[in-house]
Amino acid sequence: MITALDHIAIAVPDLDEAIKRFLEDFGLTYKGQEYVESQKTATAFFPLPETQIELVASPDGEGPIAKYIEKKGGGIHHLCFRTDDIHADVAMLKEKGYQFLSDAPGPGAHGCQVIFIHPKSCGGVLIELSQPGDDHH
Ligand SMILES: CC[C@@H](C(=O)O)C(=O)SCCNC(=O)CCNC(=O)[C@H](O)C(C)(C)COP(=O)(O)OP(=O)(O)OC[C@H]1O[C@@H](n2cnc3c(N)ncnc32)[C@H](O)[C@@H]1OP(=O)(O)O
Ligand SMILES: [Co+2]
Repeated sequence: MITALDHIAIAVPDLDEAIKRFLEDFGLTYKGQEYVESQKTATAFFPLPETQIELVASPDGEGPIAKYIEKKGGGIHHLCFRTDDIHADVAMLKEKGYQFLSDAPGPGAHGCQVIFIHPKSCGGVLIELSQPGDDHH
């Protein structure tokens, strides 16, 4: 079951500059950075009541964010729904015809298991499903 809008991700060419903007200009609370090797993506999270803004960058110029930045320069990249049973939701959505970008969920930020639906099968929006790990608070 989908339980929350977990985050909205913005692809940024310069992570430190974008962190400064949300921290200093907008005064948001900064939760910290994490590099997710499996996605070749650096993340920075800013929790807001009920959801978070996730900055995603490509420090090595590799992975999906590098291609997105190259083409678009940056922008709103994906929406992420939190789920309490990712395997059941993937099966349910596959049954309805949604095309997933991998066969099974893999590691995301904060020890979550994540999987993506292709934007072509979802009205042009990249959707991530994320199930928190056991150590999530
Ligand atoms: C850090 C962990 C995790 C977390 O815990 O939160 C993350 O958030 S990881 C974030 C980075 N990881 C991903 O995005 C993984 C899933 N994405 C992909 O596999 C690819 O980016 C993609 C969606 C399959 C696109 O890759 P590719 O096909 O190689 O790129 P193209 O540029 O050729 O795009 C094809 C087509 O899709 C459109 N597109 C691409 N990105 C997006 C997007 N973010 N939102 C909407 N649409 C997108 C693109 O415009 C192309 O369309 P056409 O031009 O009409 O063909
Ligand atoms: Co994400």
